Amino acid sequence: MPHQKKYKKQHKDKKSALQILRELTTRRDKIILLFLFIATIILSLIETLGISVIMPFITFASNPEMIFAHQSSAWIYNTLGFESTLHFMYAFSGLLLGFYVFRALYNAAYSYGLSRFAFRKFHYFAYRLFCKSVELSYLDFAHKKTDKIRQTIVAEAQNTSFYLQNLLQLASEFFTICLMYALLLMVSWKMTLVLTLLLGVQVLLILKLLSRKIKKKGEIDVEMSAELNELITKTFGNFKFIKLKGNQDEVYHAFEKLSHKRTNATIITQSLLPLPRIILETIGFSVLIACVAYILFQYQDASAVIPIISMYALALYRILPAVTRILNNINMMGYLTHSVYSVYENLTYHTEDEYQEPCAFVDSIKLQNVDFAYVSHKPILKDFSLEIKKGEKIAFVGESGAGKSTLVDLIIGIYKPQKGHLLVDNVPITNHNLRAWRKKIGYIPQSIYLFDGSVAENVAFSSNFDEEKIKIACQKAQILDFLNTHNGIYTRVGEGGILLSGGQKQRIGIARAIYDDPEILVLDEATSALDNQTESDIMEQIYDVASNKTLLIIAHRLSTIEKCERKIELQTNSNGGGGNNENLHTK
Ligand SMILES: Nc1ncnc2c1ncn2[C@@H]1O[C@H](COP(=O)(O)OP(=O)(O)OP(=O)(O)O)[C@@H](O)[C@H]1O
Repeated sequence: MPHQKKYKKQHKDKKSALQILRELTTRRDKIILLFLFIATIILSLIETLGISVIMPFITFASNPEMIFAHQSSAWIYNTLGFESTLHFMYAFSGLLLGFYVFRALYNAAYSYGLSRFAFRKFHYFAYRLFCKSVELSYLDFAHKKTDKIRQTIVAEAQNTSFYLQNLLQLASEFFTICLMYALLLMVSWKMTLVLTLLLGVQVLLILKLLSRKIKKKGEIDVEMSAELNELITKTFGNFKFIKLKGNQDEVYHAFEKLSHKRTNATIITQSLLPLPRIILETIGFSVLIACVAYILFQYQDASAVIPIISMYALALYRILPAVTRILNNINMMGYLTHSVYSVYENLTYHTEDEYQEPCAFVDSIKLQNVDFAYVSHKPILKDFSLEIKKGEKIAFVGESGAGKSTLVDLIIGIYKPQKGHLLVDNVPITNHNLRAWRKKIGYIPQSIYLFDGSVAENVAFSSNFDEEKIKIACQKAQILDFLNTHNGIYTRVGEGGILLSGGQKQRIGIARAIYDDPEILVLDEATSALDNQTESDIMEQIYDVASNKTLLIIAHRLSTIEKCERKIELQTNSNGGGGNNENLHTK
């Protein structure tokens, strides 16, 4: 959230939600919006016509002579040469039926068009947000909350499309009001002026008093939803721990507090949303009644002004709901503004493009005078150089926090040197060949995240896999025998690998890393969860698998790395970070 606030401080003054939407919509979207707007105008006309033709129909049906009393109906009667008023009424009925069928079809098509546009935009925003999140550098990703990312992709992208929907509805209502106003102005401009003043003052007051509050509640809603998501992830991620600690009450309380705050915001918004209608109707009709009462009191006879007043009552009856809906749209848009900013902020977050240029590795990997720090005044590596020959087996050792993982992450292209270079066969690794470089690496981390699916899907990290290759990888990782006592490579692992032991999970992680037969194998404390015997068996296999590969191992247990040709020791410096050239020991 602080990030969000910072963004708003920096950008809110510069760009309105509408300007942001203009940027987020493509040229094609704008053309569709124009068509939808025209369709909206036609809809307003059809709706107005739909209401106004009922009156003459009933009048003519109850009193056919009225057909001749009206100039237009008399003209139609004569021009089309009807033989009797009954024939005229048959034709009128048929026409009216046809019109109402057309109206229904138009309405259905219109709402399909509107939904299609809004939800296609939702799909587009969600998809782009998802891609953008995957494009984040690991450093940026590590500083973001995944629950917030999830909420933006799922909920805020949808809110942004709702914002667009509200905008279109607002345009439609605005047009309806314009039609009504044109009619009223033709009847009496003085009365229309009075009505406009009355309505205008009320609308301004409502917007000033209510809209700001609703907007604020929208912000609370988004904020609380993100925090609730975070709490749910935290709780279920630490399920065992919470049971053991017995602090369920604390979790219940935290949930209750957040949910309560969100619910309160929703209750207030939902109660405030219909308020403009109630206020407008009450004041509008009170003024009308007061006018009639005043005229009666003043002149004892209101018959002269009654027709005009009735006309205004009818107009109020039609205009007020439209004004109310406009106010609702404006308030709803205020409520959703926060999401528009959030979507924009995430979509325009700087990420670097990566390309598919190839990368050859036949000779060596070099780190050349590299600097790297997470926090500027605490360097992890300073002027650091290292050369790794192809096929070398290297161990990285040192105290916890010395920077072993950071160093390996720099070598495998997860982080970029802030100064200096990563060279492969003396060719610098840049955004152009980074992808090809990373593809050469099989990585086994400290903790393996398994998703709820089969072992095969987890090993291949996809639902398209080569069964034979999976079996070979599982065999090499010494997990195949265990799997064969269950459902083979189709054994389910459960969410996060909950159905497996720590050691079994780790072995699936190893199988995953060697599945694509990578040129470089990286183990970051990969066997720390295994018992000594299994670890030694697996390491035996790994050295075997890696006999023609480059092997980089981070390990605390010396037995794990005894077969490495080189050991690089990183020492913690006074800044908390590790190795520079002075305290780097190659043994
Ligand atoms: N994303 C990050 N942002 C900020 N600081 C970080 C980040 N990742 C690691 N650090 C810090 O950098 C230092 C080096 O961390 P690193 O994980 O490289 O150490 P390590 O030697 O691999 O430790 P261990 O053996 O415990 O895994 C630590 O002080 C750590 O707190």
